[in-house]
Amino acid sequence: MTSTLPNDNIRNFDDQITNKLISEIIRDRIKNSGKRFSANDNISDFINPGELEILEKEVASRVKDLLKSLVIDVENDHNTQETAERVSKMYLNEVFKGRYHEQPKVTSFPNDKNLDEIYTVGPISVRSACSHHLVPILGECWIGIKPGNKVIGLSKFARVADWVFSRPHIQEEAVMILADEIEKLCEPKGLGIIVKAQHYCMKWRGVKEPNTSMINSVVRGDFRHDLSLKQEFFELVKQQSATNNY
Ligand SMILES: Nc1nc2c(ncn2[C@@H]2O[C@H](COP(=O)(O)OP(=O)(O)OP(=O)(O)O)[C@@H](O)[C@H]2O)c(=O)[nH]1
Repeated sequence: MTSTLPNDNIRNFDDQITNKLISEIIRDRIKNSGKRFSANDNISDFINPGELEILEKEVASRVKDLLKSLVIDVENDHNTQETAERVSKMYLNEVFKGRYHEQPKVTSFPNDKNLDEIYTVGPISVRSACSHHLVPILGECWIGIKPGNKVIGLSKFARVADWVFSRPHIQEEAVMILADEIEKLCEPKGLGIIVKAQHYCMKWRGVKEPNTSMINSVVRGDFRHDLSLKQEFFELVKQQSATNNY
């Protein structure tokens, strides 16, 4: 598709040669490498320095078109004059930052004392959006670890969870993706994750159920094979949910 957008800023140097939008250039790179670019995939490896700013302008232009199609007077309505730019910035750098930005830096340390007791971290805030309607999924998650040879700082579980959840998701897949990332980072002997969240596509619209939540979990390694360890994980999380403040 040739660019029909009014703002030349949304093109970069490559685009001047190929006459492609920056989103098309990025999409082509991903396709050429045979990778996926589903809503819950991170595509930061395919975005060069400076291109996110150009993409932000392209998305803003599209959001402006959406507002116009919704017959909102973006020229004269003082409340919506910069809405397109705000929404674009919010998607790319805030609520969906886990698609466009690299994983936060996580340092791992050797498990020098060979700790092999399990520990749990939580509640960690879950802020996501459903892939179907792009409305919020809000909740909490708990992570349980039986360490292997590596440990990571406690805060890093929250940072990685925030990065993973900040994408459009379905909850079932979000939990699996978070488990994959944590396994890569600290190679635990056992891993458990529980997520409890409310879906605004069920709360704000659709069936409009105000209090329904979804709880799901994933258990891997020793947590999967050893029933008593799995029970200990669920028991620790139950205690953690009951005692939030000290
Ligand atoms: N399994 C699962 N379903 C989800 C999740 N988030 C949202 N949904 C549901 O996915 C469905 C979206 O697909 P459709 O049924 O085609 O959407 P819809 O016709 O707008 O459905 P309604 O919400 O019933 O109005 C809805 O039922 C949502 O409640 C999730 O994380 N997991």
